[in-house]
Amino acid sequence: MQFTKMHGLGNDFIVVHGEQALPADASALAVRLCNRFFGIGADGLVYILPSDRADFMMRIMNSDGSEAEQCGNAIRCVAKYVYDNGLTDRAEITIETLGAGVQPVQLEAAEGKAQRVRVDMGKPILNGLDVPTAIDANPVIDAPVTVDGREFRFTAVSMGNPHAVIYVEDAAGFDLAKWGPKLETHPLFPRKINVEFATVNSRGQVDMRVWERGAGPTLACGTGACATLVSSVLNGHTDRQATISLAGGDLLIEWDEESGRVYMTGPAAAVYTGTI
Ligand SMILES: N[C@H](CCC[C@H](N)C(=O)O)C(=O)O
Repeated sequence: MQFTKMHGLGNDFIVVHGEQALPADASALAVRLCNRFFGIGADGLVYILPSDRADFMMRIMNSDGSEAEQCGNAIRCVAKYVYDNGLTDRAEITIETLGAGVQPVQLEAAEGKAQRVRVDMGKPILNGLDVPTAIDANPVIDAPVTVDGREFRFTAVSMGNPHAVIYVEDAAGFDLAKWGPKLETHPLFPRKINVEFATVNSRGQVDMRVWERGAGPTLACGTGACATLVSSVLNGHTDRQATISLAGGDLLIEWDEESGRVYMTGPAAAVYTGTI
């Protein structure tokens, strides 16, 4: 099997193109290939497939074998892959995902290689039961969740995949390993959840660290950055456009007031190609 190792701000993926549909063993393959000691090593396994609604279809398996509805860093990698490998000659394409439907994507290219990618991530889903959470409210803002006797307050946002955004004093120093897994699997979240820990530094900049559903601590999370911006607007912390600073780097996120759609702009990189 041919693959390309790619990443968006260090959130890394094994990208496979050429299948006509998701292989039946994609989940088991993701677990085996994403293993950082016995496999290639990655946060996820990404398939580029045909679509009858868009130029391409993206499906993504987390490293634990679960399929995610959407992935911001991966969709930028897919856009870069199809442009750099000549599968399209257009700088404006569409990519379909399970969680957000047909997504317009704009590529900024230089010397035939895509450098930065701007993605229409669609409209956030804010109704608690649709994120999903077990809370019947719309939106779910500053809601309590307690794990091991410690209460956190979260805002729930779906970008096609579920997120809980929690504001803390020092996101960069937060103990993700201690609290992330417990929150990810809390009974309040029927399909588990991605957990973002955020520190607002200004109305235009937020530090964020993430414990991802099905992947654990990653260096960046595109949908998580979108959820953090939406949550920060809902909580009155930031303007509708802000830089979300992750361990792996910065993403520019905008929640357009007129359309209600969220736009994410950031880099994508290819590291090597291989055969396994
Ligand atoms: N672990 C996530 C999928 C990957 C999302 C993240 N890597 C991104 O860039 O959006 C989930 O199960 O919803």
